[in-house]
Amino acid sequence: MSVPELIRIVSRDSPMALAQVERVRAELAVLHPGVRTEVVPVKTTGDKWMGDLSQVEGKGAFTKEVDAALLAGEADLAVHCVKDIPADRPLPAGTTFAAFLKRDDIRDALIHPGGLTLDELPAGTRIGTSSVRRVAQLAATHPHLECVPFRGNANRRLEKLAAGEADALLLAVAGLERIGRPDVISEVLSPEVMMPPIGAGILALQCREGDTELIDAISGLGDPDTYREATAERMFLHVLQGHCNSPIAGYARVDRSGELSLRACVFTPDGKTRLNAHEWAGRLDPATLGTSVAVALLRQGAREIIDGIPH
Ligand SMILES: NCc1[nH]cc(CCC(=O)O)c1CC(=O)O
Repeated sequence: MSVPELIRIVSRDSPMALAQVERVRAELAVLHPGVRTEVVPVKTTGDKWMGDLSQVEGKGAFTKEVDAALLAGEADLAVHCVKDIPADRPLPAGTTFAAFLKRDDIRDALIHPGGLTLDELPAGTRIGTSSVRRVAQLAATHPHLECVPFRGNANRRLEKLAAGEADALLLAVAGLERIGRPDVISEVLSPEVMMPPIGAGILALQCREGDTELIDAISGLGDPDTYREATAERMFLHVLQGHCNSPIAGYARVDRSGELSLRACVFTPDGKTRLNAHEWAGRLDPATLGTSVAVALLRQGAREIIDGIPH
């Protein structure tokens, strides 16, 4: 197999995103010793705009500029958190997923400077999060806690926490591990307590469709189980046509026997209504499982909940 002499890797320029690129470079070096790689850092709208993301085209806010660099030929390979890639629309024309890396931890973590757990936090504790998914679930299970809008990359949020702008944070375990800060975690929340977002913990490698030499060269970085989980989850979100303000959560899992399942929820923003669905693929392919779970939630009224939220 021929390998491109140089692979330019484009990504957001946050510390977490650049740490993700270093993981890709390290895995590429093992797969193809001697391959030359360069980093093309870009600042995205989501990195620049600290207001409500629904005012700047939602989740595409973390991917648009990265995709543009790929399509303009300024880079050859884009690294995205699948969680940040809009699923209510196809990938930008002319690009494709070349691989999904082995999935990291999908759970959220509580960061409390005093080391308290979620259940130990006193009434009125200010939780810094702008995630409608996190706010809706906390409203349902811990209504005595107060969510305060909080934006910025993980490092910036930790700085703002230290500056007293909130009393605690919710952040992804995967993100904290990538920036080398698992030390700040006071509790890892089980998916039963805090259902993760679609695509949690998954890194996607995206290329130009015609770049077959590169696609072949990096396909070996892909993890088959993560591909099945990502495919089921993204189809689920696509069928629901969720958006950045949709309180949607869920995760697919390939168990030890190779069986694929998908568990998902849709909440009202106040957390008072929660629709649930959990199905196994059996002989179905991952995309069909994702579709089936989305239809199960639509039958329970998910459309009215999602469409009732401005975006
Ligand atoms: N744009 C925020 C973002 N995108 C992906 C992750 C976490 C890592 C992942 O799920 O891959 C995070 C940080 C967070 O939610 O705490």
